[in-house]
Amino acid sequence: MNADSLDGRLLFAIPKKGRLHEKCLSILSGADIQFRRHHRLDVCLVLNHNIALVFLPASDIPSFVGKGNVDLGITGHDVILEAEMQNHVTEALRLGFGKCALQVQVPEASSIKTVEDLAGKRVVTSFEVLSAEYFGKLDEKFNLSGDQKTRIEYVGGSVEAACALGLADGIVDLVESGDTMRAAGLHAIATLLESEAVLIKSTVPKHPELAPLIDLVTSRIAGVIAAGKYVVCQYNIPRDKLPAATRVTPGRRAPTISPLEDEKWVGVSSMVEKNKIAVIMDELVKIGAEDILIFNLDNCRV
Ligand SMILES: Nc1ncnc2c1ncn2[C@@H]1O[C@H](COP(=O)(O)OP(=O)(O)OP(=O)(O)O)[C@@H](O)[C@H]1O
Ligand SMILES: O=P(O)(O)OC[C@H]1O[C@H](OP(=O)(O)OP(=O)(O)O)[C@H](O)[C@@H]1O
Repeated sequence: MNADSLDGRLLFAIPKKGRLHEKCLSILSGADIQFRRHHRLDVCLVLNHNIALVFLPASDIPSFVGKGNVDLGITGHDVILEAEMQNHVTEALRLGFGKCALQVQVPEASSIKTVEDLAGKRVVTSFEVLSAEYFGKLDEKFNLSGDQKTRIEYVGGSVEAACALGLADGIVDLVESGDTMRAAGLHAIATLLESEAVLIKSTVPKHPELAPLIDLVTSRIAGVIAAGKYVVCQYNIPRDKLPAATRVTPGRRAPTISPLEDEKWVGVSSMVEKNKIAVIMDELVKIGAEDILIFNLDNCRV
């Protein structure tokens, strides 16, 4: 592929590895963005749209998009802030995966119990900008200057090993399940921010003519995300119980109510959030619903 073949194409950055990679591939597939990636090639043309995919480290995507080198990207909210690109990119969609928190952690056995105790000591992290900002404020609060200031040191990975190796008194790292933190004998004493994967576009687009294609991709991805978040709940309910039941399943706009041959009963169909479905079914049964069916969505536009 030469540079000419990218001319006029919307460039869409996708994390090339790590925690967000697989999910991004399933989103592309759900949005019918078709491509064949050749082994080890980080740029590939989309077969059915005027798009080229660029596979990049998640942490590089905010500045590529922010500077307008690529038009669209998926990355973590955390790395946008770390790259100081929040004023250069627009977070078009929250994607609901890659959820984690950036936390200050210290060894369980340490005498350091609060971030105030940690101020002025050694902190190791891959998030040196956010950590410097956070501890900078604490240093100021305690009037720590010169050598007394908290020392922030960057490492590219395996941050959780830093305390055991004697490199740090505390770390700032991402936590999801907490397994890594606990396995390293650490516990969290403060949260800097919560993060999830987001779809971003540049606030200074180099190709304004591609705006309609950006909107199309955004709307397709929104459909894929919504389809993963909702299920359709269908049930039969005696007419006199309908108001109570539809309070439980109000739907996004309103539930669909259909008459049944037995006119004392109606059928109800409604979108509900997947993670609430067990409780909703319990409540519907209590109210008197029968024949409750739950359908997964392959895709949707809502
Ligand atoms: N444990 C986790 N759970 C959920 N999301 C995470 C987790 N760790 C990281 N993320 C999200 O994924 C993004 C990329 O992190 P990841 O550690 O996969 O990056 P990477 O450095 O590109 O990959 P690798 O760690 O394989 O080198 C983070 O910026 C964050 O938004
Ligand atoms: O709370 P948990 O569910 O255990 O997840 C947290 C871990 O996930 C991330 O690292 P990752 O496994 O992506 O590898 P890395 O250390 O190479 O970045 C993060 O840096 C933590 O180490």
